Amino acid sequence: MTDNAYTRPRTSLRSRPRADEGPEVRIRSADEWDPWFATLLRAFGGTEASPEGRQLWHDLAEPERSLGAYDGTAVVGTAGALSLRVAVPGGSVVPMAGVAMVGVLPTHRRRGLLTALMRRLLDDSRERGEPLAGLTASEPAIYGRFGYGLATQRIRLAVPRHRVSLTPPPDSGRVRLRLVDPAEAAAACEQLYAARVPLRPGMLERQPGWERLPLLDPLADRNGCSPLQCVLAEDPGTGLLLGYARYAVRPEWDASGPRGTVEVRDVEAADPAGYAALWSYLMDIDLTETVVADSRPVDDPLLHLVSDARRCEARLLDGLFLRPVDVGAALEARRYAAPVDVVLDVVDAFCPWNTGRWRLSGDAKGASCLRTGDPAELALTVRELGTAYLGGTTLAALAAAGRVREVRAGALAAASRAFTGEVAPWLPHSF
Ligand SMILES: CC(=O)SCCNC(=O)CCNC(=O)[C@H](O)C(C)(C)COP(=O)(O)OP(=O)(O)OC[C@H]1O[C@@H](n2cnc3c(N)ncnc32)[C@H](O)[C@@H]1OP(=O)(O)O
Repeated sequence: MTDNAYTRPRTSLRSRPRADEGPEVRIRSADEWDPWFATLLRAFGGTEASPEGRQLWHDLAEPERSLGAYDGTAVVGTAGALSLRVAVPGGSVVPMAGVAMVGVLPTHRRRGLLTALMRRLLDDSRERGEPLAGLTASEPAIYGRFGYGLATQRIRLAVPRHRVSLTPPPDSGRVRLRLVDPAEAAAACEQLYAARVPLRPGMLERQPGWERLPLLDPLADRNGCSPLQCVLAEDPGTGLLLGYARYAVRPEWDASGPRGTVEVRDVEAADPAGYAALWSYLMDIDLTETVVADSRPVDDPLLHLVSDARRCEARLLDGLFLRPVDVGAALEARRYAAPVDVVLDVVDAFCPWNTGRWRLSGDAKGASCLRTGDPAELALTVRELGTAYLGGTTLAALAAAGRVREVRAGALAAASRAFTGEVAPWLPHSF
């Protein structure tokens, strides 16, 4: 990447990329939402957002973290950061700049505007003391250059329910299922979700207002589906909530009969019985043929409940792209599956304050990561650190691809073991 006024670390609060020409990148004012959002929609092809979706993103976008690239008075580029908190290995929940709403008008592409917006967002994130920045990508090829590595993956499932059976644990038969209004059950579902977050790296602690996201169900976006439905799994004795599933049904008929689809939005459960009971329910809805779930963890227990995982058409997709904004703080924020003591030689071309040697010492109880003059033991870029950070991809796998270099024999296996986790990291939804 070439070093120019767009990419150089920012020194003042306002940044005009070039004195002679080029749009100015600045924080949008609260009353500039309409043209700002219109530019974002246009960058994505120009289709309208539903009024409900528009209102939700208006409310979630943080004006002081929303940037515009202005050509005169016209907004030609957009990007925003959301103040999120992400679960990391060990169960802590760590501040993360959630980079979102990125778009540059077709008239202004490939002139470095995205680069200028990224520069500004990461400088700002550093000033705020956030250890991490993360995003979900329209196209994965865009963000590696800015130091983001693929930290979580998800699978999309399309289960032909008549050809796949479930073998639930015996106690799931006694779970009580109850259809409820999704809005009325939302508070109880959110409570269960909150308890799940620290258990799986990559999940986001719901910030105020974000509880509206899983309920968003505009008529304009239903595309032939029913309104969102919610089923609760409860303990029949105590009434305790064991889990919930939210889904919609898309009815379809042809000459041979009903061929509907169950479109699953989310399924969360506190125990295996509740989880199996919910999936048994979803796979037993009359007049449907297929159960589709767009985002499940790669180690979803469902894969071990079904009679034939091959028929579930699991497709591996990308989830959260992550980059340490501050390598030391990020590596200290998580815990390690095995004791580790390693000197990492890190290159970070976009955020050069991270470049250099770091000694990481840690275990399941805590970690320190400090600058050192000691000789390097593993060499990698910040992108590989982002990829391995949540434990979804091993350092050994990255080394096999030539992306991590072992400088001291033995360092790779030990560090790789320490970085892995018991559960696959997963980001349930994009943002
Ligand atoms: C987190 C999110 O919100 S994801 C959503 C991203 N937005 C979209 O996909 C909407 C449609 N696309 C766009 O608006 C624009 O094309 C953007 C935002 C992707 C890129 O904006 P630009 O201002 O053209 O990017 P910029 O000129 O800074 O390019 C920086 C580098 O990224 C590369 N790049 C830009 N877009 C892409 C792409 N889609 N795929 C691969 N590389 C890309 C450029 O070639 C350039 O490479 P270089 O540094 O080697 O020269």
